[in-house]
Amino acid sequence: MTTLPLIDIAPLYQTDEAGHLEVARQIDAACREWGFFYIQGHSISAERLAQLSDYARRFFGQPAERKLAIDITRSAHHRGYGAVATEQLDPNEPCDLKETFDMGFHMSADHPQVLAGQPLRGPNRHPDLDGWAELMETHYRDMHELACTLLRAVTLALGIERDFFDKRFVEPISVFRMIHYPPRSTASSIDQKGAGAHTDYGCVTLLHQDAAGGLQVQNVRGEWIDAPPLEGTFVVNIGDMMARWSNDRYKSTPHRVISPLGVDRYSMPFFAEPHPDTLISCLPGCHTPDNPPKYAPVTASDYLLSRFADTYAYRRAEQATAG
Ligand SMILES: O=C(O)CCC(=O)C(=O)O
Ligand SMILES: [Fe+2]
Repeated sequence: MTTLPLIDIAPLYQTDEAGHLEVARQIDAACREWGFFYIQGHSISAERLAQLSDYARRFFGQPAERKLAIDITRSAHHRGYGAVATEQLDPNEPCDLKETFDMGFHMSADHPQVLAGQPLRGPNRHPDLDGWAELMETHYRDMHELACTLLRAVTLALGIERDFFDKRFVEPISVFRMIHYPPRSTASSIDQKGAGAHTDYGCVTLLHQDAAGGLQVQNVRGEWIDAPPLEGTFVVNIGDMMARWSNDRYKSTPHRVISPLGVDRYSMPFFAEPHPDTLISCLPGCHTPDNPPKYAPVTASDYLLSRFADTYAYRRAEQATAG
């Protein structure tokens, strides 16, 4: 059991407008109160998720040198494999006890934006596993569609044009990530977090977690509550860009992962983030004279790059050299 809301989004796939409005109302309430909720009735099949889990085990189960063939710290546009200790989500804690695979919107090496050296643009770097690239590219598109379906409901709640986010999520900088959390089993790792306390950077995150458990969410009283695995659901949470866009009407809530003892944990977040040039500035219905905009407008790519630099030691060093 959990106290986080569980929302059935199946009506968003029907034409009945009242159904859309009711789901929008529930999403709005969950985003204001928690910034976190579960969804069921979505479009991603159990078969797909099982297939992805199988590939995740195969990929992370390989020897380090195979995985490091696509080392993310050697990627200018942030794609590939991140070994344990690449990331430090909470600067006051040791590095996160996890390894990752990151992919994004694929742009070939000869695409004008890639040739122009635009940040975060470039080809995906897939491991050399049969069927992997096709599965991941298909899943990325399907997760993008799911995010757009949810964001369309959000427009109803916020009273903005229905295609507001569709227009801005063209050629997005969304990231699909696979994560493996090794068990906290040795004395040296007993207090190490799988993922330190953090908020997500993007608009909205859709997370599939396996049955191991360990995700925790901070409530308004600052207490950590469990967000346990619920079969067939995604955990959805608001990220900082959406908090900025909505002038904090929607909360970007701190969360963390306590790796289970003795078992591996696998999770797959999709971080939905718009086109890099999108200006994130306070939405029309989200400010009044008594509640003026709290955040200066910023482009999605500038915002994301500044947050990456805080999280990845290797990118901090790069920025210092470049700057
Ligand atoms: O693995 C999880 O359950 C959560 C991961 C997470 O919060 C993140 O990668 O931002
Ligand atoms: Fe997160």
